[in-house]
Amino acid sequence: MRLVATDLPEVLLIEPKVFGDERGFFFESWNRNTLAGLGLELDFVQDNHSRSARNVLRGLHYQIQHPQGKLVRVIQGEVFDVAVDLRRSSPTFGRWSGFMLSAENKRMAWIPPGFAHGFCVTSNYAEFLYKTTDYWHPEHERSLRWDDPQLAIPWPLTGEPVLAAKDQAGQFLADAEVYA
Ligand SMILES: Cc1cn([C@H]2C[C@H](O)[C@@H](COP(=O)(O)OP(=O)(O)O[C@H]3O[C@H](C)C(=O)[C@H](O)[C@H]3O)O2)c(=O)[nH]c1=O
Repeated sequence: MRLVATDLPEVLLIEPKVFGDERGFFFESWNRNTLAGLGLELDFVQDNHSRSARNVLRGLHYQIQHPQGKLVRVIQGEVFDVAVDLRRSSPTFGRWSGFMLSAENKRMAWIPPGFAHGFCVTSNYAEFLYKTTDYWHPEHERSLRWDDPQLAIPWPLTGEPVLAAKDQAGQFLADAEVYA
């Protein structure tokens, strides 16, 4: 596994070592010791799996209590994945980083607690897997507006985004509850 920096110091891309042969490929998508050896001591309590069609945009989500760290990857299709720093004390507060994750590039992203997370689908369909460091607490879930002009995220959509009601009613950063 190799770490790749993003525009936000704590948000990291992880490139697994892929073993290919005449049968196909194999790679370890998570190994606690390997990542700890790279400085990422991670323990997860939940595994999630979602499937979305093109232009579906899920996010930008975070839990104001029980913030979740997320190790995310795509096993079918492609997404533009985004993390937004919501830690008011951080020098990168309010900044975002975006990257393409796909079944083809096999890249994973580590998004620490303290960040909002979302993605839009840039293939016909995408299957999205992610591990979280804390449990889902719907009562603490918040949604940051995907189209907040203060963030100005250039989502690579080919049409209107397909959004859940909660994401149509997301909060602007200026009004959102954020972390200390
Ligand atoms: C997140 C979650 C949801 N659910 C149930 C609740 C709903 O009945 C259904 C769909 O949930 P939701 O619309 O919140 O799913 P997403 O919009 O994909 O939410 C996720 O989207 C972005 C990308 C994230 O990073 C978060 O992990 C998460 O908020 O699954 C559960 O049972 N457990 C869970 O952990």
